[in-house]
Amino acid sequence: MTSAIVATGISKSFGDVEALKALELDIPEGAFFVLLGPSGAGKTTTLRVIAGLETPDTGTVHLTGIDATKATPAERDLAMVFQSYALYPKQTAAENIASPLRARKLPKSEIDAQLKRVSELLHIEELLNRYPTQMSGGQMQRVALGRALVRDPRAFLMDEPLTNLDLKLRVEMRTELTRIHRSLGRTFLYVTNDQVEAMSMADQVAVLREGTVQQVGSATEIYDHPANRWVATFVGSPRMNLLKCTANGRLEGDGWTLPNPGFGIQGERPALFGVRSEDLSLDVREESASLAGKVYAVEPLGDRTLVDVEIGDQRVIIKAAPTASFKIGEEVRASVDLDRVHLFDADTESAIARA
Ligand SMILES: Nc1ncnc2c1ncn2[C@@H]1O[C@H](COP(=O)(O)OP(=O)(O)OP(=O)(O)O)[C@@H](O)[C@H]1O
Repeated sequence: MTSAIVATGISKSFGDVEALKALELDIPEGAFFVLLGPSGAGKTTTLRVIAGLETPDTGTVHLTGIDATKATPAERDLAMVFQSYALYPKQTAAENIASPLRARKLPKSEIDAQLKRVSELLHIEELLNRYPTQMSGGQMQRVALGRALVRDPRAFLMDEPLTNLDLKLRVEMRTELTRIHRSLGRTFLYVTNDQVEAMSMADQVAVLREGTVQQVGSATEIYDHPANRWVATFVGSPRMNLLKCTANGRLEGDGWTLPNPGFGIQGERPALFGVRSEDLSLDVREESASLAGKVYAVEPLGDRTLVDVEIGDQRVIIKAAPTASFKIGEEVRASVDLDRVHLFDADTESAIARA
């Protein structure tokens, strides 16, 4: 498959701050590719380097196979959408959207045709004559997107474009964006620190931490097979449970023992046992592998109840049915779905593969 964007060995420092450290990215043509990471991970810097707004200290950027490291932003032919809408206040939605086309001095018929295409795509036909002050945040956001979409660039770079919206609009816009991506067939590089947003829209996610890529994969791959402890606990809510253990033929922790479900261990080594709260169950069937503990806290959340259970000197969170009723201090057993558990090396924190 052709790559739309390849970043190789990108480093970038601002004074003492190393924002990017030998960053590597390979974004396939036509992908909805999400850069996910916490605040300060280097997401915006990565976009700016790719867009040509920032010069990397080392490394190269290739766009559809061509070295663009020294190209100007205009030569790169990428459209950027920012978190702030940055609409011209004295222009209507239609004028805002058409501004890149007017700048290129396209004939009016062409501008009208583009405007029609984009406003249909974004469902904003009825907003075209309104000024920014007459629109909601979500409407302005769509107009700002429209202004990027009329350009038909090589790829779209989007930096947290939904951050200012309320939850309902965000959810709506996620659906819209995936629909638009599909209908345009263009490469989207999308930055967010919101894992739900990343998971719901991306074909591929790159998880970024302190200027380096930790893992690249589909949302499911990253959720089900996190490459290391950091990714495992960054992705997923509640966080993945981690219990210290000694691993060999069995996994032994403080007050618990489970069979080793096939992790490749030579000899005996300290490790971290990881299990997501939905892969533990308080409906224990007799023969299943289980952990014994004591209820520490119960948090009913409407659609589910989170039960916090003390196991030895550590705690785990277990997802239970909304109707579940447990008393604090109650002795419980949690069965473990051994097909879905994880093991991380205690020193390197990398995931240990199954043999
Ligand atoms: N122009 C700059 N001058 C100095 N430091 C900067 C500059 N731009 C970014 N940084 C620093 O580089 C690091 C990465 O910043 P960046 O904005 O890329 O992170 P981010 O992942 O986009 O974060 P956020 O989600 O908060 O926007 C941060 O420590 C930031 O403070």
